Amino acid sequence: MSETISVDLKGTLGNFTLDCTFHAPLRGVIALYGPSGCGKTSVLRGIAGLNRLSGKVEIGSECWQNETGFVPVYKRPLGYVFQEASLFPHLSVRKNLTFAMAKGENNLSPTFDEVVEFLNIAHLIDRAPHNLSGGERQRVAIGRALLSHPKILLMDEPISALDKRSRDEILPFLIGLRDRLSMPIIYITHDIYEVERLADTLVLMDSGKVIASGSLREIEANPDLPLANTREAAVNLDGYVKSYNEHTGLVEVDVPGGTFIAPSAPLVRGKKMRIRIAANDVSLAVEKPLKSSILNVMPARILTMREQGYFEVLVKLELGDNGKGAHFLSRLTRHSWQILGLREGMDVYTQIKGVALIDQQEG
Ligand SMILES: Nc1ncnc2c1ncn2[C@@H]1O[C@H](COP(=O)(O)OP(=O)(O)OP(=O)(O)O)[C@@H](O)[C@H]1O
Repeated sequence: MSETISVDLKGTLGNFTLDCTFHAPLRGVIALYGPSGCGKTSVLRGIAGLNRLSGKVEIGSECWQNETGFVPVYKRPLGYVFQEASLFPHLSVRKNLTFAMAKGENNLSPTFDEVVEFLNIAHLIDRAPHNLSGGERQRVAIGRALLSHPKILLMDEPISALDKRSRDEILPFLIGLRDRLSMPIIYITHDIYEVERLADTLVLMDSGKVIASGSLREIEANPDLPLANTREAAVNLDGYVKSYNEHTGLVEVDVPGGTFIAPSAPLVRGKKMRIRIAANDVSLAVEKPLKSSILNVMPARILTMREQGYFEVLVKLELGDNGKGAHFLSRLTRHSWQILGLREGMDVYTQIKGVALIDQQEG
């Protein structure tokens, strides 16, 4: 069975031209990310069959449309979650959920009780939608989408209309959907914070086109893409807890090519964690710094350098010395690059001033 999603959709909407092609593994969160008006919603609606665009949509072994056929929206096994939860106002939470329940089972889909427990909505079950907070309404909307036994969830900025507190409350549920329920999700956002927490695959869009797609870490570490050219440029690496030291309060997290150390609450060995390394927090040294308060000092190789304006350079690095390590970025002054005699292919030491740990549900 094919484990990929292939999208190749073309069309015009008013004056807007869409020409969107990407392929991605059919697992985890595939984030469609790009500025407002670049065509994200149009693509998602095209995948659902809500917008009739020409081209191909294949979800694993199922073909939803191609040159010769078009499966109508109601026959596509998908759950759609909109920016604003669209619940039936006259029905209780329970009835909103049961209304959507599909007959039969598919092995990805959780049961009613599992959905209620997972989304922590048991205490809301007899309420009317207008008595719920925005975050609670959105959790019910996600529950409703899950109970239709979808093969995939399509989410259009599901938390962007919520306040920060509700957003932070709902993000762990979305991480849980991805990790605990193994439900593939195509997720639209224009917020890099959500991308960093949720995405496994990133599809970058601009002006109706896909400008790059691939794993989150590959796309973030590519100095030629627009993400790397922002002040917030960072790379998120997935790793596992190697050890936790309760005397120092420090956790060690293994990623390909190295082990990062960071202060943390206690964590169990083997837990999946994501590590965020901001380009601005990575400095380089040609010799191993012997005494430093910086916890993470690691060997790495310079892969490429790109000039950024006149005074700065962006350096792509590979962690470790076996050629198989994770890639990440460092932003330096051009002055430092020159004075240290740095060059592509050179082995250096990286000093990483701070790493952020992003909790992942699994493990
Ligand atoms: N039915 C339509 N008729 C005419 N123009 C449309 C239609 N649907 C979308 N558009 C236009 O297509 C462009 C892309 O819109 P779309 O909603 O897909 O972008 P988006 O990236 O999802 O934006 P946002 O992040 O602001 O929601 C916009 O210029 C929009 O005005």
